[in-house]
Order: sequence, then structure tokens, then C-alpha cells
Amino acid sequence: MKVTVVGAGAVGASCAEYIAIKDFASEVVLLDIKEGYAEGKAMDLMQTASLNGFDTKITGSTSDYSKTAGSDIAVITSGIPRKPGMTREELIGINAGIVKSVAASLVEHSPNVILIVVSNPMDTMTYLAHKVTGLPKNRIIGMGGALDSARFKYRLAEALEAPISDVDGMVIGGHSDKGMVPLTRLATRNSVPASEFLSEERLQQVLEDTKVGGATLTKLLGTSAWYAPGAAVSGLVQAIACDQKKIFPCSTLLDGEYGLSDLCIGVPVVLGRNGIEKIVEINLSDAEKAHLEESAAGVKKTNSLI
Ligand SMILES: NC(=O)C1=CN([C@@H]2O[C@H](COP(=O)(O)OP(=O)(O)OC[C@H]3O[C@@H](n4cnc5c(N)ncnc54)[C@H](O)[C@@H]3O)[C@@H](O)[C@H]2O)C=CC1
Ligand SMILES: O=C([O-])CC(=O)C(=O)O
Repeated sequence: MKVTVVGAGAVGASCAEYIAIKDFASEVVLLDIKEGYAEGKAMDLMQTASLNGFDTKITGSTSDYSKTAGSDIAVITSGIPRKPGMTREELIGINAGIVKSVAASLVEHSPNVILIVVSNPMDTMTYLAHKVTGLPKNRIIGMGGALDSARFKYRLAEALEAPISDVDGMVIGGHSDKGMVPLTRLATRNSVPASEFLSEERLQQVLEDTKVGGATLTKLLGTSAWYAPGAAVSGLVQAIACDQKKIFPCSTLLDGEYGLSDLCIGVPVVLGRNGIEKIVEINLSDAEKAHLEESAAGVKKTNSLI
């Protein structure tokens, strides 16, 4: 299993590290445009192999896509991150050009690749990857919902004063401060609805904190987060590589599902060796449907800028 990660910055390196630590891929190629940067990150990570006990071979490349040839999965993290006070959508001007050229180069060297798009604004970049590559829809996956759901579980555990392993929850919709739709109605603590333990007001606070999860970290760090984003990507890569058939909310091209079409937005999907093997349509309440539709309108507005 060969995995390429484009962008050896904060998220790309974190993602490569988690993939290696989980030890399911034979090879990870890191690629960046900054001279020597990916090679340096790869060497540093390889020097953790004996310490962390993995055999995955990590190599680096400065803009040489021939090194990525034959990749089964490629992750696109290249592009600029936001600074405090910015929205993800404001990154489109620079990141659209980067994602366009990177996606084309990846597919040129690995025609059978499954792409995972991370660069922001992620839903629009995922849509752009479709426009540029024309790959079948099961082979282009946007990562946002897996991260947002992890943050939702973190906030739920905090509110419930419960261990995180005891809570479950999912966030669908666009990966944006306003567009996320945390499904509080379906959140549980060990199969018991979270609403049995928390007031409507407290659940609403969990929802609001989840939606601004990325912005909160950006304010604290001066740039956006990387540990949880890297871990979330590695979870998707592992589900595909190991044919796990796990459900994650991912940004995918919709064609009538949830009453939406011609956009990529986060909905639950089954991930396996063929990428997105199924889009899972769950019954949403009227309020959840309205939030998803509002979120889709926001994503479409951003899509109109590419
Ligand atoms: N979808 C999600 O859930 C998340 C998305 N992000 C997004 O991921 C992106 C990367 O974030 P960070 O890693 O923190 O940024 P970073 O600045 O640390 O790393 C980005 C890397 O991309 C490289 N790069 C730029 N243009 C390139 C090109 N044409 N080819 C190859 N490499 C190129 C840069 O040299 C840099 O090393 C940002 O757009 C950020 O908003 C970040 C976290 C979560
Ligand atoms: O907040 C950002 O800009 C980066 C990101 O998408 C996240 O961490 O959720």
C-alpha cells in the first residue's frame, strides 16, 4: 500500500506520522514545493521508526511527482492555513490554484489513485478536484466531518463528564464555522441519548463549541490545528487501505442524496478499498434538514468562486 501526502507542513507531517505509527502502509511519500522540506520531514520521521516500532518507509520529494507514481491513496494538504480572525473560505484565492495543479499531477502519475482532499475551503476544494480530474465519485473524498465529529465527541465528553470512549456523535454538513451540522439528537453515551443527561441548553453549547472548533484552535495557536486533522486523515486512509467498511462523515459529490446535487458536502459514507463504497442516507429531522440545506447553500456560494 503506497500513500502519498502532498504538503509536508503541519497537517501533512502529522498525517504521515499517524499513518506510519499505525503501521499498515508499506510506503508513505511526502511531497512539498519547499526545497528539501519533505525530505527533511521524512528523514526526521524515519528516525522515530525504531522508537515507535513501525516499518512503514517514509521518503520525501521536492516537487518530483515521479516519486509518487503508483500511489493507491494520495492526500492533498498543500495550501495555506488560516490565521486568527479569518474564515476557511478566505483561503480560496491561493488554495484553488494549488489544489488544481496538485490534483492533476497526482492523477497523471497514479491513474488509479483515491484522493483525500484536506486543503481549505475543503468542500469546494473537493468539488474542484472532481472538475480537474474527472475521477469517479467514489475516488474523491473530502476530510472534514471525521475531524469535526472527533471535536464533537471531545465537547460531549466534557459536558457529560464521561470518558471519550463512552460517547458517540457525528457532524455532517459543510466544513465551515457556520455550515457544520452536529447531530446532537443522535449523540449518545454508551447507547443512551446524550439528551437524557444534558439540558437542551447545554447540548446547544456543545453544538456551538463544536462548530467553532477550528477557529478556537486557530486563535490559540496563531495558525490552524494539525494533530487531530492528521489523525482524522490517517483514520480515513486506514479504513480504505484495510478495507474496513467503517462509516465516517466525508465530503462527497452528491447526486440527489439528501435532496442535494452538484456539490461536495459532508454526509455519512462507508469507506473501504474502493474509497466511498456507499453514501448512507439517514433520516434527519426537519430542523436538521433545514440546517443541511442552509449549509449546502453556503458551500455552493463558495463553489461559485472557482
Ligand atoms: N479539512 C480539514 O479538516 C483541515 C484542513 N486544513 C487545511 O490544510 C491545509 C494545510 O494546513 P497546514 O498543514 O497547517 O499548513 P502548512 O503551511 O503547515 O503546510 C502547507 C504546506 O503546503 C506546501 N505547499 C504549498 N503549495 C504547494 C504545492 N503547490 N505543492 C506542494 N506543496 C505545496 C507548503 O510549502 C507547506 O509546507 C490548509 O489549507 C488548512 O486550512 C487544516 C486542518 C484541518
Ligand atoms: O480551522 C481551520 O482553518 C483548519 C480546519 O479546517 C480545522 O482545523 O478544522
